[in-house]
Amino acid sequence: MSSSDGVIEVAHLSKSFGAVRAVDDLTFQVQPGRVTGFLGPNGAGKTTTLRMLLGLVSPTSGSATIGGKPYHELRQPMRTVGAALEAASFHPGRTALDHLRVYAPQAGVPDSRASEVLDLVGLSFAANRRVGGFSLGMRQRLGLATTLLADPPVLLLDEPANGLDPEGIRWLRVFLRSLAAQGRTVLVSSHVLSEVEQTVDDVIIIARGRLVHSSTLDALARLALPRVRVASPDVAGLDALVAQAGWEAAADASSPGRVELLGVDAAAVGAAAFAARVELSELTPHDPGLEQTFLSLTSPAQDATTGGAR
Ligand SMILES: Nc1ncnc2c1ncn2[C@@H]1O[C@H](COP(=O)(O)OP(=O)(O)OP(=O)(O)O)[C@@H](O)[C@H]1O
Repeated sequence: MSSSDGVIEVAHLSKSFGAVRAVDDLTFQVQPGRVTGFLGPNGAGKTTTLRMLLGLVSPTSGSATIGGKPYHELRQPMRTVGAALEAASFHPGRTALDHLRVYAPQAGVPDSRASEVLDLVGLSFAANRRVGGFSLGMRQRLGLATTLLADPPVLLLDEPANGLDPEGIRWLRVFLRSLAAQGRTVLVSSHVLSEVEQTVDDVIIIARGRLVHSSTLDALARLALPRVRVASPDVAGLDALVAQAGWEAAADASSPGRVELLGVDAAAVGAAAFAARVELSELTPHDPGLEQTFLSLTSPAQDATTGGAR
């Protein structure tokens, strides 16, 4: 395997459906060995992007490749990428095992692989039950089992946590992390950050078809740290205070006599300023939290691309 084999690359990808620009000049990369969250509100363009990666929808412009190739040029597609799109439909009269056996020849694997993958997703107990009677969570697991038939290095999962109960979500988290730990590329879409926040290493956030943020989860979490905005007429005094206390200032929000401090408590700043006899003209705490940060990144008011830090 070459190092680019599991890399997903989307470059200047756009798709219009009539007047609707579903995906708009989208560029990002997804790396192997990591779980990447593909996030955005309803209608942001996540499913359309995944469908373009899978060759189910043709781009208006730009490219979407897996291991350097568009889907239709992959020599063994099912051995390269496993995909579970949201609207996975199963023949209701088939048992779980039969469903997988139908796909086994396409995946180029023996029938015996069907029970192996059912076991992997914890669905062996329902192997001989008809899919028509499955809960949404059981369907999700069966969809996941289908993606794993040919043991592909790349997985594209559209809203895999949808319909899972808290125990199921916990199970999914451990399972996806183990797939990434085996060196696979795992791309998971969701419209809620909190659903995947404990699962993902990296985040790609889109809104209205455009990229609004791409970074590690840690870098996103830093944007969400509590902040205190501090201003003083005593510019030198404020600088000395910040330096002496060792507080970290947000690089993007500082100007002479004005600073935004990361991860500190407003009361502690007030006390230190008082002790150092530095007059303050502003002391405003702000604690956005991760979910709020996500919401403000994807809100219509916010259209600038941020991040890119790794
Ligand atoms: N086949 C289609 N024909 C017309 N419009 C479409 C089609 N597919 C998607 N769209 C539109 O493109 C936009 C993006 O839709 P998409 O399903 O990709 O978003 P999404 O991020 O996956 O949303 P959700 O979280 O609701 O699944 C929406 O405005 C949608 O109505």
